[in-house]
Amino acid sequence: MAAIQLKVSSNKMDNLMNAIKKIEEAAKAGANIAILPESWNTPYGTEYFSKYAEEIPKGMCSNQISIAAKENEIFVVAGSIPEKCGHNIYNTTTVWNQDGQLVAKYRKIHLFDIDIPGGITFKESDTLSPGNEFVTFSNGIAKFGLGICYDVRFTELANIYRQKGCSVLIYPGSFNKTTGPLHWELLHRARAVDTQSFVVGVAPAEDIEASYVSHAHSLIVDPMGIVISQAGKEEEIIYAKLDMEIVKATRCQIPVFDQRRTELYETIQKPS
Ligand SMILES: O=C(O)CCC(=O)C(=O)O
Repeated sequence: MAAIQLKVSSNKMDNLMNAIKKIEEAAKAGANIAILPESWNTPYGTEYFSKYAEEIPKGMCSNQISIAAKENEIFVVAGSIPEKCGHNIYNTTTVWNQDGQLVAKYRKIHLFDIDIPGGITFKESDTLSPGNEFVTFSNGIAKFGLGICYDVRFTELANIYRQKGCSVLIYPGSFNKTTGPLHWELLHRARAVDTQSFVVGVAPAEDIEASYVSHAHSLIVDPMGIVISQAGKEEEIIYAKLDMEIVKATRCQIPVFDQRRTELYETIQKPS
């Protein structure tokens, strides 16, 4: 697996060409699946989303990524781009198989609306609409669950994917300089330990000139919570071989999923 920490500029065509070049590089290095970051065709920011939005799969980015997947015979999880659909814009991930077919489309469920005075204020819901569906896909080796960035904070979503039989959770994301240093690695490791799955976070490279500066540090975490591969701040591809036996062994050795006392949780949650 290759996680592509892409350098994102304000030029959509440059971003697309760069993504295609990196997908080719990942395939040549032997990866069977390549993952792009959140917001890879546009700088991240509510002021950009509508300008860079495209219909899926009609738009140029979908078209070109589909060709890249097919030509390089590689699964591509195409990070996220703003998706235009009627009057709405979504933050959307697409997944393309080795034949260039669209096999999954996930719209970010939990929009990034936070306000940390002196830190960061962001309101995706000013311009984006939330998705309402959990989305999984399989590549013949494992089942994958999809989320985007802020979604990684919600343990419910990750647990639902575990329940659905996923062994790998993928979160294209772009944390910032306030929450990134504190929470980026912690949250991905937490979801890995919660669900006993591989967890992958893929971010744009740091660009200190951008209006929103990505924390970067894309990472791949194993089901025990060990960070098995991590990028720095620059553009970089990180690789890891995901051994599904580790998922099996972790779930067998620490069988928390079977030990849940759901009858108690349900009783406690019920209003009296
Ligand atoms: O949760 C965070 O701190 C950052 C989330 C974010 O940047 C996003 O959802 O795009």
